[in-house]
Amino acid sequence: MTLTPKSPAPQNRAPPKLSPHTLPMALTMGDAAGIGPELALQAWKDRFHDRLPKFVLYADVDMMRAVARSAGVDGSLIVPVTDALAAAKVFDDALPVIPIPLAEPATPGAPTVANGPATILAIRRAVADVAAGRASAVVTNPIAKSVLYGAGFEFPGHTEYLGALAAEFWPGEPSAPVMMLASSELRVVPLTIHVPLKDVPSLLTFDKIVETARIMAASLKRDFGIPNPRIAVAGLNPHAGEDGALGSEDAEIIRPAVEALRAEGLDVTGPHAADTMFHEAARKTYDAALAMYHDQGLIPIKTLSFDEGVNATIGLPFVRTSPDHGTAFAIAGKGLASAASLKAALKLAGEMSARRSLASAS
Ligand SMILES: NC(=O)C1=CN([C@@H]2O[C@H](COP(=O)(O)OP(=O)(O)OC[C@H]3O[C@@H](n4cnc5c(N)ncnc54)[C@H](O)[C@@H]3O)[C@@H](O)[C@H]2O)C=CC1
Ligand SMILES: NCC(=O)COP(=O)(O)O
Repeated sequence: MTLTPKSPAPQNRAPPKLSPHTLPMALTMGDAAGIGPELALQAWKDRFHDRLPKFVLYADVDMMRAVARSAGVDGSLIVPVTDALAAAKVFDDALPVIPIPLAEPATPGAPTVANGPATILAIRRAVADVAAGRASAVVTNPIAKSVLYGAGFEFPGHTEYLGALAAEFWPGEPSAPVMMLASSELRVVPLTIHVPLKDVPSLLTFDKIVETARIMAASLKRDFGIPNPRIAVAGLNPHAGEDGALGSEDAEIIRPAVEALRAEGLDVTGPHAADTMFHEAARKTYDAALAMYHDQGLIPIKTLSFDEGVNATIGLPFVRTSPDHGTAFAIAGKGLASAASLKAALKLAGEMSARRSLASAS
């Protein structure tokens, strides 16, 4: 079963009344029992100090008022709005919320399957508003995958769900969602994402590597403003296979893909031994790394930049970013969670949107 509560696809994609620079970001609540709601409030509180772009939150209003009160913020500063466009006008004075009612009250740290559909609806509504020109980009708070699977969610995570929403709301436009983790230290793309490690070798193909590296190169130019991006591709096996002695995938799949990409004129190198490609000097030799599996790429960036890492979905017809961390149920509601990664996600979404709108205007 695919949980896609139906709201109509936008009928009218007339140009928005406000320029993309003044449209709010569409920020989802994530799992209501996780740290997303308190991070959204914290980001709003710090909006001027941290020069954050305006955003509208897709969340349960009563839940947000409870979160506000427990943080010592007047609940009346949580203001329901029916339209994301109206949100930009109230953002300076109050936190605008597009109401997404929960099925039951949320308890921090105790997620429920019953609230799964609201978590999913928040994502869908945010994407629909970007498609309708009412918001400039989607920024998501963390979801607990296992909770949503229990609610019938059929996608491994946001990345794949956003790909399906892109196909629905931008029919006919190219869409191939690719996960990129980005910080000032490192940008890295995991080729395979939420799959068991034992399945990784069979999922590595020449075509997947070539397609993913092309999407990376295009995004590094379009979204990050790097005219001639350099991409370093990791090997799969220790020492990138040690000339075949430690595995065949590096020589038989990854190297031919790198050679094909280079023949296209892209600045792609590899396969590199993964254990030595993330140290400081090595990182200076490329603009983004392509890792073969989730932890190969996410361990280095979360170790280097847990506080400011951002997860961006590239290859979509719209901008989406997210903090690099998860729901952190153990600390939810305790006032311990850092909003730094969410703030970085809001800022990066603003920069990516600005670059895209500049490129489409020229
Ligand atoms: N974009 C998304 O929706 C993501 C969702 N997840 C989900 O989150 C759930 C929990 O995953 P975990 O592996 O436990 O990762 P996690 O990131 O939620 O927690 C890992 C550790 O970091 C701490 N932590 C996380 N965010 C923090 C913050 N903002 N400030 C201070 N400390 C923080 C936690 O307390 C915990 O000790 C899983 O269900 C997973 O699917 C995980 C990563 C991304
Ligand atoms: N480990 C990264 C992660 O879980 C984020 O996935 P997604 O929900 O953004 O697809």
